[in-house]
Amino acid sequence: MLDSLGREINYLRVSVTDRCNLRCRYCMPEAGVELKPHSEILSLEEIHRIIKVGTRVGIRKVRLTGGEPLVRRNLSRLVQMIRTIDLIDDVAITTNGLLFPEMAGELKEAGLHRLNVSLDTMNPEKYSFITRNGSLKQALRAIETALALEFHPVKINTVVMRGINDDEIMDFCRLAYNHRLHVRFIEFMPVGELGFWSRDKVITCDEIQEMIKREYRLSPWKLSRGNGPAKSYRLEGGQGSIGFISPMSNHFCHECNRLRLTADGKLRGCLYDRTEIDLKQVLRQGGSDEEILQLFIKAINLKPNEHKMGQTSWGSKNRKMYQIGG
Ligand SMILES: Nc1nc2c(ncn2[C@@H]2O[C@H](COP(=O)(O)OP(=O)(O)OP(=O)(O)O)[C@@H](O)[C@H]2O)c(=O)[nH]1
Ligand SMILES: C[S@@+](CC[C@H](N)C(=O)[O-])C[C@H]1O[C@@H](n2cnc3c(N)ncnc32)[C@H](O)[C@@H]1O
Ligand code: SF4
Ligand code: SF4
Repeated sequence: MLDSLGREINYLRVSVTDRCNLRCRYCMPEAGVELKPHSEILSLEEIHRIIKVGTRVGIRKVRLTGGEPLVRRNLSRLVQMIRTIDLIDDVAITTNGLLFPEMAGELKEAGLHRLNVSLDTMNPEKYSFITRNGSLKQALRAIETALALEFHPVKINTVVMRGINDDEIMDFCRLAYNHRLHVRFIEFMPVGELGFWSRDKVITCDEIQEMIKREYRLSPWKLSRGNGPAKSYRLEGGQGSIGFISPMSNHFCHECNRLRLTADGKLRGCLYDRTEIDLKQVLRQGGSDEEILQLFIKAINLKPNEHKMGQTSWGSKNRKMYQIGG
C-alpha cells in the first residue's frame, strides 16, 4: 500500500523480545532494565497472524529483531510459520550473533533467508567494553557459521562512533574485501540510551567514504536481497561489499518502506516518532482480521514524513532501542 507521500510500505520489522544477552552502551542501561512480563509479549501465533494480515496491505519482507531475537524461545518455529505465508518472500534477522552458532542449522532448515550481524569492533577488549562483557570470539564465530552455511547475503552492522571505533574503519573494509560479507557503516543516532550518545561521536557517512576512497575503488552495487536504507558499493577486486546508512547526515525517510511491530504488540510507523497503535488489545479481545487490517492502514496513514532527530530530543518517555527493534 502507498502512504500519503506515495511511499510503498512492504517491510515489517518485528521485535520478538525486549530481552537481550548483551547490554550495549548505546542501547540498554546496565541495570534496572524493566522487562515486560511474558503475558504482555505477543505469542508466535499472534505474530504470525499479524504478518499474515499485513500481507493484505503489501507487506512482503519481514525482519525479526529485538532485544536479541535469538533469546526468544522457539524462534525457528516462528521462522517456519512465517515461511508458510506465501506472499512473504524475505525473512531475515538482525542479531548480535552470540547464540547463532548453536541455532544456525535449525534456522536454516526453518527457512531463514539471511541475517545481519551487529559488530562494532574487532578488538576483544573494546567489544567487551561496548557490549558490557560480550565475547568477540563468539560474535565472530556467528559470522563464520553464517558464511559456512551459505546464508546470503551476510551483512555486518557497524555503528561508527568517533573516538570509540573510528580507527577500525579500514579494518572493516579489509574484512569486506577478503570475505563474502557486506559491511554497513551506520551513523550513530540519538536514540535509545542517550547517556552514551553525543554529537561529537557522530561521524558522517561522507567522512567515512572519503577515508575509504583513499585506499579502495568503489563501484555502486545492488545486493540480491535486502537493499534497505543502505547505499552499497563493491570494493573493486574484493569479495564483499560495503554500505552506508546515513540517518543523520542524509536521511532516507522519503523512501521509507517500513512499519515496526513491538514485542508487546504495538504498531509504529517510525523509529523516531512515538505514535503507536495497539494491535494486541484488539487481537486479545477477539478482533477480526478486518479490524487488524484497518489498524495497519491507520498506521500507514499516520507515518510521519521524516524524523526530527536534529530538532527534537528523544525524550525519556520514548522507548529504548531494544524495545523497538532498531
Ligand atoms: N533512522 C532509521 N534507521 C534505521 C531504519 N531501519 C534500520 N535502521 C538502522 O539501520 C541499521 C541496520 O538495520 P537492520 O536491522 O540491519 O535492517 P535493514 O538495514 O533494513 O536491513 P536490510 O533489509 O538487510 O537492508 C540499524 O542500526 C537500524 O537502527 C529506519 O527505518 N530508520
Ligand atoms: C537494537 S538492535 C536489535 C537486534 C540485535 N540485538 C542486534 O544488536 O543486532 C538493532 C540494531 O540497532 C543498532 N543500534 C542501536 N542503537 C543505535 C544507535 N543509537 N544508532 C545507530 N544504531 C543503533 C544496533 O547496532 C543494531 O545493529
Ligand atoms: S544493540 Fe542489540 S545486542 Fe546490543 S543491547 Fe541492544 S538489543 Fe542487545
Ligand atoms: S526515521 Fe522514521 S520515517 Fe525516517 S526512515 Fe526511519 S522509520 Fe522511516
